[in-house]
Amino acid sequence: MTSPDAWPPADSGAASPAPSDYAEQIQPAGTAAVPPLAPALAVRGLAKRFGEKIAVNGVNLDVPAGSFYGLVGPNGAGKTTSLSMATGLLRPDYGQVWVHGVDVWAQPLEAKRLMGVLPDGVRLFDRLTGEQLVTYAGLLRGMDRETVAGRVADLLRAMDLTNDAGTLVVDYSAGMTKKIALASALIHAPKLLVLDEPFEAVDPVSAANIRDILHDYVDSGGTVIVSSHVMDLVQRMCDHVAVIANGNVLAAGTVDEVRAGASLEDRFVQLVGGRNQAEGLEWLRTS
Ligand SMILES: Nc1ncnc2c1ncn2[C@@H]1O[C@H](COP(=O)(O)OP(=O)(O)OP(=O)(O)O)[C@@H](O)[C@H]1O
Repeated sequence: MTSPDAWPPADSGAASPAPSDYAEQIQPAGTAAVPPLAPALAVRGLAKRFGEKIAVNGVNLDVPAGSFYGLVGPNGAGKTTSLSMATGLLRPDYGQVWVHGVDVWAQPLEAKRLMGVLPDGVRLFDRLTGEQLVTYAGLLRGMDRETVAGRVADLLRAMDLTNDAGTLVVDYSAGMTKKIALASALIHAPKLLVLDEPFEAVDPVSAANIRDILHDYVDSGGTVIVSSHVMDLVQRMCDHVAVIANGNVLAAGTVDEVRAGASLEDRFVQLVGGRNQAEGLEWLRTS
C-alpha cells in the first residue's frame, strides 16, 4: 500500500498539458485519413485518496485515438477509481483529464457527449424494461425518438436481448444486465468507449459477439478502453495496455512493448508480484 505520508503525489501539481499543447497536425487538403489532434484520453497526475487509503497515486496515461486499450491490475489496484475519475463520475483530488482535447472536469457536458461509459457496480434504473432503459439512455442524450427506436432494435439484436426486451432489468441475469448497460453506453455512437469489466458474467458466445462489435467500432475510428482481469483476453483483443498496481501505472504502451516477448500474464505477475505459496492452508488438504 502506498504511504499516506507521500500525499499529494509528486507529479500531481505538474503543469498539465492543455489540449492546445498537443501538436496540431495540419493536414494537406485532400488527405484521406486525418489523424486525431489529441489522444482519445489524456490523464495527468490523477490522484484520489479515501481517508488513509491512497487509491490512485498520480496516474499519467495517453490513450491514442483509434486504439483498443486494456487496463489491467490486481484487485484494489485503482482501476475503477481511475476510470471513474477519467469519465467524470468521481471528482479527483488532483490531476486533469481530457477526452479528445476536452477537459472532462471543466467542460463535463462536451466531454460526456464524446464518451460512452459502462461503469462497474453502478445501479441502473432497473424498474425499466431493457428496451425502455436503452431508449431512455438515447433520449437523455438528446436524440430524436425515431433514431433512438431504430438503434435500440439494432442494439438489442446485437446483444441477443430482443426476446427479453420487455423484461424488467431487475429480473435480468448478471450477464444480461452487463449487456443492456453496454447497449445504453453505445446508443449515441460515442467517440470513446470506457468499459469497466465488460465481459464479467457474460457467456462466451455473447462475449465473442461483443468483441466483434467493439472491433468494428475501433476499425471505424472509435477508441475502446477496457479494464479486465483476463490477461489472455487483453493480449488477444487489445493493441495497447497499461498495468496499474497500488494506484500507479507500472507499464504502458503497445501490448507487444509491455509484454516484452513474454505472455502478458507472465509479465503482469513479474511486474505486480504478490504470488503467495499456499502455506498455512494445510488443513484444507483432504488427503
Ligand atoms: N468509495 C471508497 N471508499 C473507500 N475506499 C475505496 C472506495 N473506492 C475504492 N476504495 C479503495 O481504493 C482502492 C482501489 O479500488 P478500485 O475499486 O479502484 O480498485 P480496482 O483496481 O478497480 O479493483 P478490482 O480489480 O478488485 O475491481 C481499494 O483499496 C479500495 O478498497
